Amino acid sequence: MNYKLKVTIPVVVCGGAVLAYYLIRRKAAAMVDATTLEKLEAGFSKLAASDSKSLLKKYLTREVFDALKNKKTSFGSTLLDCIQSGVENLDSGVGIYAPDAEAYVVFADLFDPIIEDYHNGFKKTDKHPPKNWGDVETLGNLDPAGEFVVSTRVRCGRSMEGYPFNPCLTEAQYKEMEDKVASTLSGLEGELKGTFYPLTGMSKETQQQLIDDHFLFKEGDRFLQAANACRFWPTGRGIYHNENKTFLVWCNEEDHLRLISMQMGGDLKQVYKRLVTAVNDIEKRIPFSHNDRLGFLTFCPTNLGTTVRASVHIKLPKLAADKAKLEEVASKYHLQVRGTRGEHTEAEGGVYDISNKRRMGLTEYEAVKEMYDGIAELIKIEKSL
Ligand SMILES: Nc1ncnc2c1ncn2[C@@H]1O[C@H](COP(=O)(O)OP(=O)(O)OP(=O)(O)O)[C@@H](O)[C@H]1O
Ligand SMILES: NC(=[NH2+])NCCC[C@H](N)C(=O)O
Repeated sequence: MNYKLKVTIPVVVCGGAVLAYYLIRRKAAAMVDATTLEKLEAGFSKLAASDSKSLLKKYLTREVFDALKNKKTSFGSTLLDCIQSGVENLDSGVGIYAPDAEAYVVFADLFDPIIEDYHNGFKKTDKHPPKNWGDVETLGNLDPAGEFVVSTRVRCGRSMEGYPFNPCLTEAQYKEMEDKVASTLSGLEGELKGTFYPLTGMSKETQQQLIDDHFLFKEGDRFLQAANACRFWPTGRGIYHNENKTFLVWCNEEDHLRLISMQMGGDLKQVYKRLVTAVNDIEKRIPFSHNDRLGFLTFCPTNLGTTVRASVHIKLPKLAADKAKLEEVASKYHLQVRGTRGEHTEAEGGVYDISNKRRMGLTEYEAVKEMYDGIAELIKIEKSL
């Protein structure tokens, strides 16, 4: 054997072994581990045997399950991370969250039909329109006489570029994000000027008062908990509000940011105008995650696109005498009915939270207008009864 061969063979063999080792490691990193697969199978069986009415159950067929069970995002998120909330909470309406933005692509076979069902036929080939707040001056007061509407609120969600969603965030990232949000918001002026209050260190009484007054998110949401979205709580969570509590920002609850404008009565124009001013300002200071097809990115697929939920707290005693009838009429106008304390709660004192249901495939203005027009119809019906 000549010298060249003698050297080349071990190098090739050794190089091959290194390559093989590297490929096996890559495969292992890309593969879903046995424990996760077992949990996935158990979850699938539990869901299949249940009478859950969730969109997750409706669209997680055996075929879709098998096609997705071995996939992972580059953050290491699996199908289990997406579906565990809906598996644990069989009373979910939707039952699925995206642990990171890439999940919307990797697990598209499941997300796409759910998105289409929830957002009134937004197909996988559809593209969400560009942001358009429209002409805010064209909205009015829904109930100038103050007979029906108790209060009005419009919120949107935003994710900060460069950070994954809750289940993938580290404690250090939570702190960093809270610092960024607090310092950015401290630059707001005029009507929006306010203070950031971290949840860490807030007294239980203050927290409960803010929740009871509908200003702050609740604690211990079982849907979010099961989705692994409440790690390191209360670290990184907090609320900013102006003096009158008409402009509020939630930090790191379900989404990185929730921007909220609200006030008593039915003056939607004023509420919406305030939100638009605030978002336009904050957007210049914090870069937000946006996708060409899905619009603004959020943790829950129900909030993608405009992320806008415009709601009223409203009393419609005649129409609501039959709750099923109220739901039926509301859904005719693409509206969603919730209880007084929000999602998954019951109405107290006849006060319902009624809002636009879909947030994708239409502009911000159209989403708000959907609520405006629908509520005007519901009030008309109530008056006629
Ligand atoms: N029009 C409104 N007037 C006063 N409070 C409202 C109004 N709409 C919603 N709220 C209050 O906002 C709080 C949050 O409600 P909820 O969690 O249902 O909705 P959200 O903040 O839009 O987020 P999500 O849809 O993710 O749950 C609750 O206290 C609820 O009562
Ligand atoms: N806050 C939300 N993302 N709401 C929509 C869905 C909430 C919950 N996961 C369910 O399916 O019922």
